[in-house]
Amino acid sequence: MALFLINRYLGEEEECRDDDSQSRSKALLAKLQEQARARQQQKTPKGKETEQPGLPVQIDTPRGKQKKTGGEQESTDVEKKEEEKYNARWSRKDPQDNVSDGNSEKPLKSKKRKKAPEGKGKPEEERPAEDGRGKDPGSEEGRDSEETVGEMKEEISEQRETPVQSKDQNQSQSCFTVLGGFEKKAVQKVYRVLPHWLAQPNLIHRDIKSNLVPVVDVPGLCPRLLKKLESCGIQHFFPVQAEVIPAILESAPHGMLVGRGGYRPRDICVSAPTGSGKTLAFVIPVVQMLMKRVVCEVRALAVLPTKELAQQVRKVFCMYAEGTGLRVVMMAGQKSFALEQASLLENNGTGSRSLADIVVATPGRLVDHINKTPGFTLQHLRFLIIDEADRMIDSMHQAWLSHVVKAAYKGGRSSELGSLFRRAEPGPITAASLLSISVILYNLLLIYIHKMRNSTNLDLQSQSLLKKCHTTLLKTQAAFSLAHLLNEYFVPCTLNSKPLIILDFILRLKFSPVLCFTNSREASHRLYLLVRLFGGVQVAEFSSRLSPNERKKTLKEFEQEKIQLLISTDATARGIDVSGVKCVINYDAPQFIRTYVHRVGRTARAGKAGLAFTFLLGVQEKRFLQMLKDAGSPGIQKQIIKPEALKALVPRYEQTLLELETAIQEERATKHI
Ligand SMILES: Nc1ncnc2c1ncn2[C@@H]1O[C@H](COP(=O)(O)OP(=O)(O)OP(=O)(O)O)[C@@H](O)[C@H]1O
Repeated sequence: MALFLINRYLGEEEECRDDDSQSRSKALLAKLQEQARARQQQKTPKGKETEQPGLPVQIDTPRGKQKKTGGEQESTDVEKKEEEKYNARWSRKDPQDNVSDGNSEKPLKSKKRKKAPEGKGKPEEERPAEDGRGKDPGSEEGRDSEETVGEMKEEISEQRETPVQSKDQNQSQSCFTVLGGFEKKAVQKVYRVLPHWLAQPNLIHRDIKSNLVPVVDVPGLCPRLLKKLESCGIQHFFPVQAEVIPAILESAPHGMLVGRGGYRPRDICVSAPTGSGKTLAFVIPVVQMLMKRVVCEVRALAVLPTKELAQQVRKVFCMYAEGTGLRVVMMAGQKSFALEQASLLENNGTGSRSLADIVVATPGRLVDHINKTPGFTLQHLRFLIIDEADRMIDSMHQAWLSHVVKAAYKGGRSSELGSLFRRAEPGPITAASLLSISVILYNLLLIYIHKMRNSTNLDLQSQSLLKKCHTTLLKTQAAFSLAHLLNEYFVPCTLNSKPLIILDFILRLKFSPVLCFTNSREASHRLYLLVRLFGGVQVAEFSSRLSPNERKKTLKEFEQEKIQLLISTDATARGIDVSGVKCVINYDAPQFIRTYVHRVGRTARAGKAGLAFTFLLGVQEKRFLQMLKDAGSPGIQKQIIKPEALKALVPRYEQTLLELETAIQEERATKHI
């Protein structure tokens, strides 16, 4: 029978006295043997007895099914003898054992295991009762010992329940694997390492005016577009355009498939201040690279968060695509779904034909067309432009992106590309990947403001979209990407003085046109009614209360400076390009820095100067200023409006408040009719 050894921790004393360890082991073993024997004795009367008259009693013990002949008295005598022999053999007994006798399992469980080197164990001659060696195997004593050891093994393996030990139970002592040697180590700190393109972005200047680049100095532009730019009055490119346009055109001579050095062309991620000319930065190269296409297919897709923004971008695409044969189609829900479908595809009997080269879309409508317009495919897509990317990817609409990526990489008409050209998701260059020409999908991400001021803030979604090693990040060196010529002020005020201050700005200080932001459409409407009732100011509101057509008309009038004060919700804050906004007023303080940056970004655009005022109640001041400070704002100044300056407006204002209540009640009444 194979031997095994269980080394266990026997208390603190054991640790100190190494030479005592073996005797303790013996003592423990003896104790276990004794307990096993006692248990066996207890079990005996409960065993199944088959008593036949005239024959000796046969007792079936539950475990060992050990047969005993003779009466019970005989059996007790034999056991007594055994006990005497046993006591003689194990004369040294640990005093602790006497204590633990009554409850044999407790000490075992509470004792820790002792580490022992592999193969180390007691010499064989020191373990007389462990394996029953040296005894007659047929004798009662030998069998008893064997059984006792067997029981002990069972008991110990039950208590330990370690798979390694139960597996090794039958292995010889030399093969026994001693567990342990695991030292407690302090967990090492994990440092985040940014990919190179994120850690070392290409910096672009924030100051537009002093960093203009003559259009003719930008390499790679075709004469047709140079002419077009001239006719649109653009002689210089803004810094972001001077960087992005050549970066995209880089692969133009190689037909969009190969970038610099034979690598796949790089994705581009741009983080630049509001009004720095990002739209033109992608419109010009996309138009130039697609203008020589032969077959009309959807090759560029620009996705924007709102209809207004989509409309704005479509306008710029149309302007520069004019005369090239490229078709620009908008899918933003401004027309009915069927009309949009008709502008996207034409049925020519044998199948459908694309009518769009460049699609400008909002996410919701785009997904609808991917799923519900038969024949609409993004399989030929070369440019995916995500404007306002931080908002688009963060937003709840983010599922749209997976639809687009799926449609681009697994287009419905996949066979049409043929075996030579295929689209494979970017990955490592392998022999297999070089077998066919991969149709590249360029990702252009336009991300703004503070989100990128610390590159680590670029969210993972954006990072995974931009195929990390093939990306160029262009960002301004400024910590906080606000327009260079923007002057920021905060105005301490009370709830009552807020409308008076606005009226003062327009009527006395002659600020116009002014874009004023509130935090809700109800607040916008109330302020609009108040200013209208006060009189003397050309005022309009801009919120989801208006229909898309009304909003379009309002923006146009504002742009034409027919409106002095436009009161808006955050609907206009993002991306809307209204040239000539001199002043932005945050009537309600913005909750988030991102909102603030986009609101104030409606002024000081395209290298012009602008003013931004934020009205702050006493309780808001600390938090707001801290928010700007945390975001690394270059500095906001305090502008105090003296009560005397507002005094002249007060009587009319009080009268207006009364009129306002009546107007609101009338409005409510007409709503209910
Ligand atoms: N090279 C240029 N020369 C003169 N004006 C330009 C030039 N490029 C862009 N503009 C004008 O600058 C304004 C702002 O441009 P654009 O809307 O593209 O900025 P943006 O960076 O996209 O702003 P936002 O971040 O707010 O969306 C537009 O009115 C545009 O016509």
